[in-house]
Amino acid sequence: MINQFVQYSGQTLDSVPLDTGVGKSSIVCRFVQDHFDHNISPTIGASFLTKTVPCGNELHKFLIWDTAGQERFHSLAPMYYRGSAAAVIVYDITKLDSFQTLKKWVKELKEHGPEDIVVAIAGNKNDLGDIREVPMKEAKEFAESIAAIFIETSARNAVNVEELFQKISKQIPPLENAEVESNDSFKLTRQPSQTTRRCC
Ligand SMILES: Nc1nc2c(ncn2[C@@H]2O[C@H](COP(=O)(O)OP(=O)(O)OP(=O)(O)O)[C@@H](O)[C@H]2O)c(=O)[nH]1
Repeated sequence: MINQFVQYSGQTLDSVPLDTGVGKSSIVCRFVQDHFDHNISPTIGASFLTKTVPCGNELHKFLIWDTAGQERFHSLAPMYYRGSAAAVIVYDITKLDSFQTLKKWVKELKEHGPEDIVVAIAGNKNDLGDIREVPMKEAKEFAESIAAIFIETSARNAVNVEELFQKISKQIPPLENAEVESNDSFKLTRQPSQTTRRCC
């Protein structure tokens, strides 16, 4: 059995501070390839990656859109989250601004995203705890207030990245009508046309 998941990961909205570099692509790279690149380039448009992981007697297939954090790409975001089962919203624990931006994303998803979308909040760069600006307690309480998954991660040190996706897969029901023909196949219901691959 295969479950299909589409993840969306994003930052940056109009009228909020620009927040690229929180580590969205690094989290995806760590998850898909178990690799970390100190000199990773900013995402242009979006990247699409997949990973299938065993989960008990099942195989869970993640279809991941890694979207750009730069403001000029914000208008593309709905193309990705509208067809998604889950959204991973990443902030940088060393940047309070990025946590404020996250709240704007939550608002946008509630207003314009799929009704039943699973929201996961990832506080990345927790290897930099000595320069932390966002207390874990505050972020956790916010996540609880919106019934979101919460976890702190370090893409650099491979901390809690697998766990993040495991938590998500547990919350997404199987796609009963999925058009799955074999363990290697998958189908997206919505595929945005503007895609740029990088990393992984
Ligand atoms: N210390 C530390 N640095 C990280 C971590 N994750 C990412 N970085 C660094 O943060 C920078 C930005 O990482 P990206 O993964 O490109 O961030 P992004 O959110 O995808 O950025 P955009 O593509 O511009 O939206 C890079 O220099 C990474 O090496 C982490 O867990 N710890």
